Amino acid sequence: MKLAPLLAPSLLAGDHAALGDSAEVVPHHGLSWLHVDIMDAHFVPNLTFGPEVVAALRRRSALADTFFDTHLMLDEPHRYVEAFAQAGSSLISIHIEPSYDHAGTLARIRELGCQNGIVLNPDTPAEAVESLLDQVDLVLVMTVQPGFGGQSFRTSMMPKIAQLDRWRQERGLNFRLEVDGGVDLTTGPLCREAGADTFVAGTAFFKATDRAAFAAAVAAW
Ligand SMILES: O=C(CO)[C@H](O)[C@H](O)COP(=O)(O)O
Repeated sequence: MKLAPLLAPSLLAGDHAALGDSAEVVPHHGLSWLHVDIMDAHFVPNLTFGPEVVAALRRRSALADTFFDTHLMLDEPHRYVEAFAQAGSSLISIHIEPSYDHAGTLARIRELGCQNGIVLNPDTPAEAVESLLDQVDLVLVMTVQPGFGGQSFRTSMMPKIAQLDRWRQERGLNFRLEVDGGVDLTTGPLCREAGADTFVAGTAFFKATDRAAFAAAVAAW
């Protein structure tokens, strides 16, 4: 069964001097997911938010029901999953590329009461996460090299998305298949066609002249 399309606006493209107000745009538009990018200046060449920021957002009453989709771009994510779970993350996704106990960390995220996700950089093949697919709630395919918003979408990621979707169907799995990076009204439908159901959009959503129209368009994919 094909999951309904879900839009997850990326806070990275919001106003960093008013993060709470930017995050509240999500429930304001009737959306449920907020994508929060956590960068450590090691795994990616940029720095963003720590768990205190996530906790402060979570304390906002308007965000009480918002699903915090927390993407850890960290060299040592296993050291931080407790902190982000305690901060109020709903889902914590970790990258496959660094060396640590991936399966153990995914299991720990669930023990902490969160959903878990595994993430692949553009150069990482689908096979790298194949053995973990029955242990995850979400697979995130990066459609840009992670680190910065506003980059050009990589169409070359479509076969990888299609392969993950094929395995999902063949094995009767029900993880969400998310894409992130350069997703807009032109590139998003290509991802949908390939099998994605969850769409992170930073620039295309926050800089849209009509955010409601953007959200409505994604809901119709
Ligand atoms: O993970 C990310 C960057 O590493 C961001 O979520 C992504 O870049 C979204 O931004 P945009 O939609 O502007 O490409």
